[in-house]
Amino acid sequence: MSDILAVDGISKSFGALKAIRNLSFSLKQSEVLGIAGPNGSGKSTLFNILTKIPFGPDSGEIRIAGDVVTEYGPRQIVEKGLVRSFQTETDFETLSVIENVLVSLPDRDFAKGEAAARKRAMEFLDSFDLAAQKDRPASEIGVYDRKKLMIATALACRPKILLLDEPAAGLSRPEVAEMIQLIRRVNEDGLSVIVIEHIISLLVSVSNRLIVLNFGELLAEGAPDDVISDPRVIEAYLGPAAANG
Ligand SMILES: Nc1ncnc2c1ncn2[C@@H]1O[C@H](COP(=O)(O)OP(=O)(O)OP(=O)(O)O)[C@@H](O)[C@H]1O
Repeated sequence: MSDILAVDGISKSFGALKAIRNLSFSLKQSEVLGIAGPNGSGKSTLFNILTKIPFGPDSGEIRIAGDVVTEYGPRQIVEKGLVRSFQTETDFETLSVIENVLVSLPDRDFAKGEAAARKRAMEFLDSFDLAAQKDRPASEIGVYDRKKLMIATALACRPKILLLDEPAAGLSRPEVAEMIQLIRRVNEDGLSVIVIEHIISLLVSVSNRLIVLNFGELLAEGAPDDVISDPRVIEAYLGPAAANG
């Protein structure tokens, strides 16, 4: 399988803090790549760098489907097919649920008029069981529904690569189980996915491969079961005593 995304030796500093250090990894077409790592290890910074919101890397190279996109701006990155969801709800609170999807649809969906675009938006809402709430302000729907709305709006951009930043944060246990099914479903049609998550059971359930960051560096990479039992990973999360015990 070919690489849809290749990250080659990227670094990012904030003053003296090296948030990402010489990081390289790749994402294959149709793959789900999980990213774990303790708080502050650089996971969200990595997504910021990839989407260029609000900054790119200080050094290193990023390629999407073989094309170098390191100097691209945020809009060009979306046009290239890389779209993210955020850790906290970042839908437009005052807009209705359907309006949130409408503002994410590409211009081509409006070529046949507003009615056709609304029909398209409803298809996205239907597939996430949000159709019944289409006219409610986004701020008034439940936490899990807002997470689903964020993913629906990301998919409305028709990505080739979907970045999910802690999609299960704040969800109940049954909702986490549903989110696992939902991630599997969006990947079924061949969409490549990178998911950051602290809930390791979710990462193990959905990921083909797992990487762990620590202090901005790649600490471990491989099959999820192997990575979570790696003593270096256990030490990074729980300290040296846990790794030795
Ligand atoms: N815009 C910024 N300015 C200064 N420092 C930043 C900025 N963004 C992130 N950092 C710092 O970079 C480091 C990595 O942060 P980041 O948010 O990427 O970690 P994370 O792995 O996503 O953490 P968490 O799991 O808590 O979300 C942290 O020390 C953080 O304080």
